[in-house]
Amino acid sequence: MEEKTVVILGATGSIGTQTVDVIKKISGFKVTGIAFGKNTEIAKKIMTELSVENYYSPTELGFGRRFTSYGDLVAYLEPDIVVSAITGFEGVKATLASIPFTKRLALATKESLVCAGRFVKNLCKKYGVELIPIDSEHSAIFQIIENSVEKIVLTASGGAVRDVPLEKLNSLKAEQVLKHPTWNMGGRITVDSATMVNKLFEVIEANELFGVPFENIDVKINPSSFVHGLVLLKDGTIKIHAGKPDMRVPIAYALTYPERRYENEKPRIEDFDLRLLDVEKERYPLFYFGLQYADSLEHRIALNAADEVAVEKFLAGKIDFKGIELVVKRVVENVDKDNFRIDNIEDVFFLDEISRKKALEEVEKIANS
Ligand SMILES: NC(=O)C1=CN([C@@H]2O[C@H](COP(=O)(O)OP(=O)(O)OC[C@H]3O[C@@H](n4cnc5c(N)ncnc54)[C@H](OP(=O)(O)O)[C@@H]3O)[C@@H](O)[C@H]2O)C=CC1
Ligand SMILES: CC(=O)[C@@H](O)[C@H](O)COP(=O)(O)O
Ligand SMILES: [Mn+2]
Repeated sequence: MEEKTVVILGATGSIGTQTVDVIKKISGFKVTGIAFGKNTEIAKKIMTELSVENYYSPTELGFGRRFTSYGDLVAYLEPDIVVSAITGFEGVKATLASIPFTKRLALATKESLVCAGRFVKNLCKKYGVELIPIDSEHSAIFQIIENSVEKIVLTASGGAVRDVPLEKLNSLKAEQVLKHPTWNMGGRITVDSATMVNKLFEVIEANELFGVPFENIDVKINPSSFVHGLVLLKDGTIKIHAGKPDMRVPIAYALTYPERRYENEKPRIEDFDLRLLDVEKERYPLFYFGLQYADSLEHRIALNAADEVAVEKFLAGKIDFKGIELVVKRVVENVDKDNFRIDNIEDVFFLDEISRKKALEEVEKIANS
């Protein structure tokens, strides 16, 4: 069987390195290029171990062939698969730049669908590119969905704050919020799991991927993250996708689909935790705040930008946990949808930029108050 070529965008991150793990374990895939940021040691290790010549990074490695952009790297290599796993709006840019030059987009960067869903889908349609989700809940729904859907349920762990007394939430610091109860992930998404902005993004991602109306997308907390998603059909059938939380499984599925070739340890059915709990309004205000704007692309772009800036400043110790909520709400409520509509991708980039500037101003006000 001919090997499928793969470019990993974000190769040095949590998803990227687990993609490398998977490709080492299952035959039939050859990594021909990677993109990364500043983790040169991890990049060098990957390129040496997998004999990868080509890379894009803002950082010079001193060996291999460096390309000047994501687009140039992917256009030159024309891989069968692009694994898109760069965080934040940078990941949106990388995703959009890569689509015209590949056959399958294995998408982890959910910000792409939050900030540019219709543009990503139009590009995939124009170039005949398969869009396969890596995000664990969306991989789950992708594997079990069929016609006659009544509703879908995405699960959440509740993040690091799920058991913290409400009165202690606001003053939480980074090290406490980074202790995710069930997954080991990058910084931003781990904080987003604690505020449940991640789950807000995932509701939007599910709407973009599967076309299920927002009112038919529920979210429940499954404390063990065993249950990844459920589909309720019109005949009353409930289909559940579950398994031990391990991102290598959805990554492998996005690579091998429609086959299932990855093998993993088998959990004991008795260990399954099937509890589905409600999402507390008081504990996760940003989740409910953001849901109001889920169908407004302008507000989604501003929310992602504000959250990205606020989380970065929270992790740097400049604002406390409550500060994230304040920054996001002030920026999003400032969006003037009547006078600014997204017509093209340049508008997306522009709104992201001005939203970041506003978020930085709000961070300064909060930090100095
Ligand atoms: N981790 C997980 O389990 C899951 C992640 N996702 C999504 O996947 C994406 C990646 O998440 P995760 O792997 O956790 O993130 P990480 O922070 O672990 O990794 C981010 C990757 O992006 C690279 N990167 C960051 N900025 C730049 C830049 N300016 N130019 C080039 N590369 C850059 C980093 O490079 P470097 O480190 O070298 O600077 C790194 O390789 C996110 O959108 C997240 O929401 C979705 C579901 C689960
Ligand atoms: C592993 C994965 O898919 C993450 O998006 C995960 O869902 C984050 O954890 P939460 O469910 O707590 O947001
Ligand atoms: Mn997820």
